[in-house]
Amino acid sequence: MIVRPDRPANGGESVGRVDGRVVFVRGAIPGEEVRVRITDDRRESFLRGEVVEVLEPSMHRIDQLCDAAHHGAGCCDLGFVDLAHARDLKGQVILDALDRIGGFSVADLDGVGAGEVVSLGDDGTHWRVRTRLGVDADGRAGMHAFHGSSIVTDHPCVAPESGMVDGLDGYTFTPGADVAVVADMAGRRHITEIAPPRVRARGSRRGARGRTQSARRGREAPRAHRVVDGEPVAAHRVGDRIWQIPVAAFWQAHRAAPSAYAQTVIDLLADAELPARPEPLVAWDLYGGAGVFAAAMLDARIDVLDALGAVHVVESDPAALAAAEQTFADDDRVVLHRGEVAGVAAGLPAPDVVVLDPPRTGAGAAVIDVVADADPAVIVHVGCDVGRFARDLALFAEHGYRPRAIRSFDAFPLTHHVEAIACLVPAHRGV
Ligand SMILES: C[S@@+](CC[C@H](N)C(=O)[O-])C[C@H]1O[C@@H](n2cnc3c(N)ncnc32)[C@H](O)[C@@H]1O
Repeated sequence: MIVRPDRPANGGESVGRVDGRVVFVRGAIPGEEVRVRITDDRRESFLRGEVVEVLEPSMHRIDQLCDAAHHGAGCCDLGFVDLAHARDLKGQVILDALDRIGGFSVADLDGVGAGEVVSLGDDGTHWRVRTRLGVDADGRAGMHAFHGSSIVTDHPCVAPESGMVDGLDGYTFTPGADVAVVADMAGRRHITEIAPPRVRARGSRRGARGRTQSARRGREAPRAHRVVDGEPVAAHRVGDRIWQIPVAAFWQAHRAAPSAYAQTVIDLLADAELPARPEPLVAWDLYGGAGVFAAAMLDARIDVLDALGAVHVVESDPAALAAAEQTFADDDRVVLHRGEVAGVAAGLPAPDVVVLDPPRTGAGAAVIDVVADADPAVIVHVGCDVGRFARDLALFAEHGYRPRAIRSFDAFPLTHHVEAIACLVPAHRGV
């Protein structure tokens, strides 16, 4: 069918209407006229499709910059849109999510800065210092295809730092494994193979639900790691501190992201008004990873944090906490807690400041109830999924916390992903 989408959707598609029916189109830019092949018509209310021909191109359309995406990989899904326009589209997606999912009105967001997405200083290519590849049946590493489970080899993605994925075809990996590739702060490459997830016997008598649970447990079970090149840990610098992060553990993908986010957290806190109290301040760094935000708060030279006495870092990954332990070995103001945020946070000393940086799934109601019940004077919420970010902000709003500032970063250029950081303050305190 022929469609002229008129707005961007969260997830990189563009949205149009044909005969009153909504159509999500992959590979189109709002405003273009495109011929679309329908790929999913299972629902009454909307269709999904992908562009097979551009009939009237947007002035923002460029040749796909990523060879892997050009050959079907799911990586750089907006690599055919000029960078500045892609940022505008992501800004629109954020505003749209805050309206539709978050329930925030234009007046709520006046002066908050929600729709502006800032570049992290790259040209869209070679910004990534950490990447995960899949391995095909012949033991060759490559990007996962957008459709199906195949692996796109011979066509590298344009996001990894220059040289980071060169020569990988000289290695034979274990079919079905993941391969973590990292460029450390000195540009050295480290490769760790993560063994394939354990697959349990098919055809069990436990029914579909039992099989789904069993498959999930297989995916979540610990997987063996094998160092293929370099070291098992890679050094990354933020400010004056250096972290030794396991190659297969979490670290922000964009070279400039940890410093930019840490600085943003501090800038947002610098404007906060904390009620004066005699005891030292308490901060929580939830989903803290190796403690980058904890360090930023401790190292910040801002009046608001002058009296910071303790930062409680809560994190479930022991590898990230081991890195944090090394970094904060001589600093007894940092208290590390291993466990799930929902369970651990309720037992922590009452905070003045909470920073939370959940994974893509968002924080959710249980965690937000705990945070809001602890009554911090300021919350900084970091989100890497626009929809979940908007939903979490709505949950905070139910507890009386309103966004005072939102900063967004093009931390995953050429893709639809975007990072947003909100500063929330309690309307119930009249701040
Ligand atoms: C987006 S990362 C943020 C890490 C850190 N703030 C940083 O910037 O490096 C989310 C972190 O939350 C951890 N995590 C995920 N679910 C968790 C949970 N339920 N409880 C505690 N930590 C969790 C992950 O291991 C990961 O380190």
